[in-house]
Amino acid sequence: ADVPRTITIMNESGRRVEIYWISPDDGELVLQSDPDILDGTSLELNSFVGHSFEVRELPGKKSGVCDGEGQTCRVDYFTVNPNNDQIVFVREGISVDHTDSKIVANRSASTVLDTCKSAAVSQLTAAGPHMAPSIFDSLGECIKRGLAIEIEKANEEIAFQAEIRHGIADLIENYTCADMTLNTTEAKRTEYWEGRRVDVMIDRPVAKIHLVENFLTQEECQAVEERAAPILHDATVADGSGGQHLSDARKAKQAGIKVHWDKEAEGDLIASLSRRVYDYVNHVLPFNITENGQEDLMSIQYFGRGPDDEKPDRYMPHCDGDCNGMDFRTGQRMATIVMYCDIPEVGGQTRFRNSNVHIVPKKYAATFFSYIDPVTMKMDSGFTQHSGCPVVEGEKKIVTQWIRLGVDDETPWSSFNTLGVKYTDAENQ
Ligand SMILES: O=C(O)CCC(=O)C(=O)O
Ligand SMILES: [Fe+2]
Repeated sequence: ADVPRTITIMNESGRRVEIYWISPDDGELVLQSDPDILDGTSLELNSFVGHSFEVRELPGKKSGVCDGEGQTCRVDYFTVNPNNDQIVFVREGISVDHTDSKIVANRSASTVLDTCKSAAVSQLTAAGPHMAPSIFDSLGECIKRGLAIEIEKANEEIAFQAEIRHGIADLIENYTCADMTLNTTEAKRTEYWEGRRVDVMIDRPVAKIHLVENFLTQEECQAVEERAAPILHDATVADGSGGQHLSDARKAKQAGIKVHWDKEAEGDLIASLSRRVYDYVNHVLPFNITENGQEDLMSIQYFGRGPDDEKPDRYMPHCDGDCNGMDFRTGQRMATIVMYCDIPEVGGQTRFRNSNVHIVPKKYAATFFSYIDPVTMKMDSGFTQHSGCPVVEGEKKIVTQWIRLGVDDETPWSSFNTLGVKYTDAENQ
């Protein structure tokens, strides 16, 4: 598939230039720059990895000719590579200098290395070879310090960008929830799991978001709803000291559904649904999760009371487990599956505002997300923060499974402190 890249073209040539895309089929040149790129200006080009371009000098307005040999117009070429932050400088003489994130990183590493190396060489010359061991030590220290400064600069920039992005996400939350023309985000990639279509929305080591079609059946939804009906109650929020209280952050009804594993063999609908949940988790994550010690399934139901309702049923932005970018703590949540049984007429989208992933619920589909890097065991830093948008019209009924790592029959989920674990169910403890 075509991998898109945006390329910045900076004209520093002292001449006016134009850019042509070179068609790989017949070499035909297709003009990309209109108007021409004046000296000292730039152009953003939306292209794809592997596409090639020609940079062409334009004749002077007054002279009517180019500056090349025999007044020919000089050209140079570049091809889009897979790296990020590609900048094509058009230098004097129409020679192209193509830089990207890798080249820039290499250059700053080389600068550090060169500085440290020349210091070491002059020390060695002054002090003589018997000092080599200690000079090597200080060379190592010098490189370490230099690279640490570069990494810190990059991290500071990332943190700054994240802060801005989170601010924007917060600001537009209500608009995006209210925008009924906003469709489900387009998938980065589509896969299949046991015959079901899986749209991969975000695929980072530490944060994954999948939309799985036909994850459960109408019969399974009905089985959950029947069990939920007599025990449905107001949802509560963990208060951080082991207690539960009502909160505007989460307005909905819920009921914990225990799975009768002893009936799995005879085809119990809820047990087979729950088994599918763990199968999917194990399909994505390398943890061999079992049902032992896990939280119950949770039926969550939102009721729409029309557009004039000032406190509609909703689930304000939150993370299901830790999302502070820190180390995973044993027994905590690290993945979630939200399964959609009943779809509201208006509202109720699942929104991952920091990832710009918007999901309009689809009957019997499921949103899977994980928030742990299985290699580093670090937690997500906010990409999987999500909300259930206000339900305005109709009913939204979902089944959620929060999945923990490090629980078993002896140390079930309830034996781990609920500090930082939001939105569980007091009735179930
Ligand atoms: O209602 C939704 O779409 C989101 C539900 C949710 O955040 C959860 O169950 O943890
Ligand atoms: Fe959640």
